[in-house]
Amino acid sequence: MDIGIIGAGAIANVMLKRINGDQHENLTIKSVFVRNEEKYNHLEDEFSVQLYTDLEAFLASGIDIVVEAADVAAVKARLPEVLKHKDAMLVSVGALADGELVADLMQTAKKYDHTLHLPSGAIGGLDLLQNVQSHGELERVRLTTRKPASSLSYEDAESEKVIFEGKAADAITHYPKNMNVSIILGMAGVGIEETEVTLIADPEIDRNIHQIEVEGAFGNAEFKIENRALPENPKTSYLAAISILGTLERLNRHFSIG
Ligand SMILES: NC(=O)C1=CN([C@@H]2O[C@H](COP(=O)(O)OP(=O)(O)OC[C@H]3O[C@@H](n4cnc5c(N)ncnc54)[C@H](O)[C@@H]3O)[C@@H](O)[C@H]2O)C=CC1
Ligand SMILES: O=C([O-])CC(=O)C(=O)O
Repeated sequence: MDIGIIGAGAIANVMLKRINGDQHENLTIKSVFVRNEEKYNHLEDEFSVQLYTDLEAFLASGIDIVVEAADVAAVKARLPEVLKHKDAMLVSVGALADGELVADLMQTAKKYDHTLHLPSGAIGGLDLLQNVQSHGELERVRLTTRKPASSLSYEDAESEKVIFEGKAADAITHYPKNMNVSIILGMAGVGIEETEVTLIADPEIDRNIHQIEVEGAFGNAEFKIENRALPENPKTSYLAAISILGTLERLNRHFSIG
C-alpha cells in the first residue's frame, strides 16, 4: 500500500523510520505533504519520498491512502478535499469536536465511497466502549490525563496541578495538542459533551499517563496507559504513532480481532 502523509513532525518521523527506514513488507510512504519544502528537503534522500506543497499534485501522486499527522487546523482545511479522492486516516481527531465538519466528512466519504479511519492514538479500549455504547448500556466515561509539567509549560510547578476539569468538548478547545484522546474516547463512548476529563500537569513524571474509567450496565472497566513520549515532541506519545502503523497494517487482513 502506498501512503501519503500530511505533516513531517514527530509522528510522521516515526512512521518514516518504521515503514521506509525498516523496509516494511507491505507499506511504503511515497509522498509527504508539507507547507515548507525547503525545511524538509532532507527527507527525500533519507527516506526516498517525494515532497509536495500542492494538495492536488500530492493526491495525484499514486498513493492509496492519506494519513494526516499535522494538526487540527490541517484536518479542517485539507480533509474535506482529501476524502473526495482517497481513503484517509487522521490522528488529530480533536478536529472532530466540530459537528459540522464531522457531518461534512461523513457525507463526502459516503458520496465518494471512501473510508475515514480513526486510530485509537495514545489510548486503548475503544472496542469495549463501542460494543457497550451500541446497546445503549454505557453510563459514564472518565479520562484522567497526567503529563510531565514541563510538556504543558508548567516548568515551575512544584507539585501536581489540575489544569483542566470539564468535558471533552471543552478540553480540546483549551488543549488541542494534548486532548485528542478525549475526543476519540467521546466518539467511541458517551459523546464528547458527556465524557468527563481531568488534565494534570505533574512535575514528578516523565510519561504521558491516561487513566480511563468506564461504567455501564455491563459492569465497569479501567484502563491505565503509561506512555513513553516522543523525544521530538514530548506532548505526543510513541503509542500514537504506533497506533497508525497498526491500523494501516490491519487494513488488508482477511481476519479481524476486536
Ligand atoms: N490521537 C491521539 O491520540 C494523538 C494525536 N496527536 C496529534 O497528532 C498530530 C501530530 O502530532 P506530532 O507529530 O507530535 O506533531 P508535531 O508538531 O511534531 O508535527 C506536526 C507537523 O505538521 C506540520 N503541519 C501543521 N499544519 C500543517 C499543514 N496544514 N500542512 C502540512 N503540514 C502541517 C507541522 O509543521 C509539523 O511539522 C497533532 O495534532 C497532535 O496533537 C498527538 C498525540 C496523540
Ligand atoms: O500523546 C498523548 O499522550 C495524547 C495527546 O497528546 C493527545 O491526545 O493529543
